[in-house]
Amino acid sequence: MDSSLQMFAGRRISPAQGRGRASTLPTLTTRSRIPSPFIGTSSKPNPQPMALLQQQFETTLAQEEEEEDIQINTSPRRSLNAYGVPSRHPSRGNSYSLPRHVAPSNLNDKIRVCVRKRPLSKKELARNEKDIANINSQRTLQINEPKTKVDLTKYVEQHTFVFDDVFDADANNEEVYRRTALPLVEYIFHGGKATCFAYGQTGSGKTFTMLDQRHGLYVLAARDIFTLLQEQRFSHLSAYIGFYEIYQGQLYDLLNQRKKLFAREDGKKNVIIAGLQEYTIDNVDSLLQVFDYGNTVRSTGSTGANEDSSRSHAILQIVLKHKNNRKKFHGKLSFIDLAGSERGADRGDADKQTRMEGAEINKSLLALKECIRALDQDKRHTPFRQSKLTQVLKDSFVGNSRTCMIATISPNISNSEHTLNTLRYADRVKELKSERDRADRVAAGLELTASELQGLTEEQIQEYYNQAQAKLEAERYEYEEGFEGYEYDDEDPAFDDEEGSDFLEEDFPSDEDNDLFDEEMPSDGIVDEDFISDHDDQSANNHNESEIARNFSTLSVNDTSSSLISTSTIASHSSDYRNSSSSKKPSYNEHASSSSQSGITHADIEDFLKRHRHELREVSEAGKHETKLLANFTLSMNSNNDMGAAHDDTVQAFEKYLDELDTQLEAKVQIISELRRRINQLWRQ
Ligand SMILES: Nc1ncnc2c1ncn2[C@@H]1O[C@H](COP(=O)(O)OP(=O)(O)OP(=O)(O)O)[C@@H](O)[C@H]1O
Repeated sequence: MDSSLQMFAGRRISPAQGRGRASTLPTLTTRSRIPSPFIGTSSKPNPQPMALLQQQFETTLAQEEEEEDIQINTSPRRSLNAYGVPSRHPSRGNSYSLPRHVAPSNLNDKIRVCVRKRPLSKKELARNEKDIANINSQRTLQINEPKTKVDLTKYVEQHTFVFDDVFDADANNEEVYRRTALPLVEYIFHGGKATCFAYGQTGSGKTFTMLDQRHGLYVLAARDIFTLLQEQRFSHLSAYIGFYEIYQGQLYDLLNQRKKLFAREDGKKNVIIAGLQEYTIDNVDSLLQVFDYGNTVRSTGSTGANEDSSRSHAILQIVLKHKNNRKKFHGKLSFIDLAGSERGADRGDADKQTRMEGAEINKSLLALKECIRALDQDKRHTPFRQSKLTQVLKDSFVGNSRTCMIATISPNISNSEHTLNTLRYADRVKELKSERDRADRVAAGLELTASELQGLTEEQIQEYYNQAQAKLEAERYEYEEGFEGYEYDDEDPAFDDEEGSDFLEEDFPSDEDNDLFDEEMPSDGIVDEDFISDHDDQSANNHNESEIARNFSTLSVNDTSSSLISTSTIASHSSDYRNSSSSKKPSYNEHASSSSQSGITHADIEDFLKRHRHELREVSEAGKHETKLLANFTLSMNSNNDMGAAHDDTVQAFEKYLDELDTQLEAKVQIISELRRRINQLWRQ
């Protein structure tokens, strides 16, 4: 690694040096060489380092009772969601404690998940609101959620989380920057693409962290980028700044009068924001001017629809390009101020427009999570096309890329539900990140065996893993050192017609699509708990209907939790059904005669029919998407219709078409497989 960049690299190797402990760590030698800088992660799960630590420390519960008359709930059970359904991960919502000291995380991880707590606001202080978020260490925090039992006894449920970094209310943006965006700055000079985004409810500090006009992370990053660009070795590069927003699935240029933009992918898989006005900037003052201008446009958009900035995602991108060839792209850093993560309904907005905005935001945030998770698991299919947000960020997630997520939280009691939702979202992202890290170590022969783990303290284990990660990272750098930059085809004639042949536009082409949000369930195969609860709020009069939707959604949530259902799961469901049907599927008469003993009630049948009706609607929505997909592709074929070999862009479009088709089919198969599972269950009753 370049020594002059080392100053930016932060602390890589373990902090245990100098603590005077005799080292009993296994020697850190690679048992087999890593085949490529980005290693597959298909290995079988072993005990996770963090899970192991959790187990070790389960017994060292440190209860901090805030009020004498409040009982602490310490029963080690899974927490329940709003519907009384246990959360999917026992590590969340638990009441056992985690270590107060966890060794610092690796700043060079491919995906980092950090949390930042803001201070109580003046209003909250005036209302005498309690701070329920305790930062226990550099990496752990605990939320003390006030609860009331049925008998009105009050108690506190403790939720403990571990992240790569946790920043307390008194941490300033410089501190946050050093452990979040700074490693990304270093990385883009090595030719990588990086994304730093803030996620959290409205008012939790996303903009303050990311896009504050004086000391937001983008300003601090730009300062370092401009300093590095003045060095001789980077004199061939310039920084190009673009600023745009995603509102209701459309891109608008904030530096060019909210001109509508289109996201495209060139032949080399770079995402091009066609028409985006980019400014060559080499100092922070100019950047601030440009950014101020963009912000004004954002808050007073000509459509008048976007008065509330938190209803859109704002993206500031800094692209390093070669001075003598603007098409030669070196690295890209995107800062994203995501729209507020809470539901539209919670803001007291009930009109259709606001609900659609909320649904769109939910959809994009879910898609973002799904993509990060799919990437972490090296899934064959990454669902980038499920939202405009993930479409435009696609090239920041694949290949040589890094991502840092900063979950921002409000510390006051009245926001505890949102805070927990934010932390659970972040936890899901992080959970898979640690699986990936472990898989990388396994592939490199650096994972500790069970016998090696025995007798080590948690600090020693963490120290070993930090060193292992640093070693892996060093190997990745070796690979990237010779990087010359990418050439990208922003003038590809295939994309000349801005409005016409934009294949990425299919997801949000018309109002018709937005109407899909009025349906009971999202039609894209993703089930959004918030979305469902929104709906449930509305259909409170029809208890049965919402109950059924809820039950169905719970099932679907479980199925989709680790991304789209895998073919092997589907196959096993199908064969389950076939086996059971061929071996001993009772005849109608048999069934009728035994129905009194079968346990099937009238309510079961009604329940089944309602769910089936719902599933049919879902399948038919997927069918509509398919039809539109086919029509779009056919149109694009007609404009390129010679009889010889297909043009590259046609083949590329065809591949995209297949990719999207695959997504729709997977959604349908998932629904059908669930239906079959229930039929099977009924036969067995
Ligand atoms: N870490 C912090 N320290 C001090 N003040 C903060 C901090 N974080 C946020 N604030 C203040 O809290 C308020 C809300 O923050 P901010 O506007 O960044 O929230 P947001 O999450 O971006 O909201 P929205 O989604 O509505 O845009 C602002 O007044 C901001 O200055």
